[in-house]
Amino acid sequence: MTNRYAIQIDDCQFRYQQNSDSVVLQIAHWEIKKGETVFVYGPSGSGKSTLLNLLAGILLPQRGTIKLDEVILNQLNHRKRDAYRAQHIGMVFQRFNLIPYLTVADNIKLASHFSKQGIQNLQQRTLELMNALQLDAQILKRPASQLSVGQQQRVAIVRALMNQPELLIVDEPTSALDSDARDSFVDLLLEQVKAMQATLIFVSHDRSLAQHFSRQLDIQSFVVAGEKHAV
Ligand SMILES: Nc1ncnc2c1ncn2[C@@H]1O[C@H](COP(=O)(O)OP(=O)(O)OP(=O)(O)O)[C@@H](O)[C@H]1O
Repeated sequence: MTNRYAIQIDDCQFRYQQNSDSVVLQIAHWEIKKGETVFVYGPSGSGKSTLLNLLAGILLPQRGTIKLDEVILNQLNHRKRDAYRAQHIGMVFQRFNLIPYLTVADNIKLASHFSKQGIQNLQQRTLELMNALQLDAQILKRPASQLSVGQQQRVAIVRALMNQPELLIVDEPTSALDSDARDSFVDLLLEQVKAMQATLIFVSHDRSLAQHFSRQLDIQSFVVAGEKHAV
């Protein structure tokens, strides 16, 4: 029987320095079903990006398990974790998603470069996704640095979706957009996630976006009682 969960975290503890007393995240149990869309919120410095990096296998917990579908990510070696990430996870960060001097087309091609099989029908898929995210195909030839912030963020989503990831991790991509642009960005993103039956973990400070998602997570429920973070 296939696993119905995209994410299962158990007894997990993370601190940045091995010997430090300061536990950033403590997660007794958290599970997310496949196809859920999760809105993660919490004050600055409360551990949202840390959670995303743990889910991507970029950071490793000192204790516990982070299981994605059938795989315990933190028990894979470095090379296997990198390969797993390239093949199963799409990521969009707050900034620095695109290489500014490369064209949009070349930035998107990078996704296939990191994938094991390469992407079949690269060109067709690029155009379909660009169309779905309301990007004009004309911009494919332009360097990424010449796009608006909103266009760059949508290109970053196109690139993250190229490999048809089961899990999409998105960190505060809308902060530079006005509220109408934010809503339409999130709508377009959610349409694509649904079409691919992917699971989405989306971090934002903007609580007004939360209504679009199937589930919300207050990251402070993962913060050890008594730990204080700057707001
Ligand atoms: N590389 C690091 N080394 C040591 N401590 C770190 C490191 N990165 C983050 N921290 C600390 O871990 C805590 C959680 O940081 P994190 O970046 O996950 O917060 P966040 O909720 O994503 O914040 P923001 O909303 O401002 O992006 C903070 O106290 C931060 O200072």
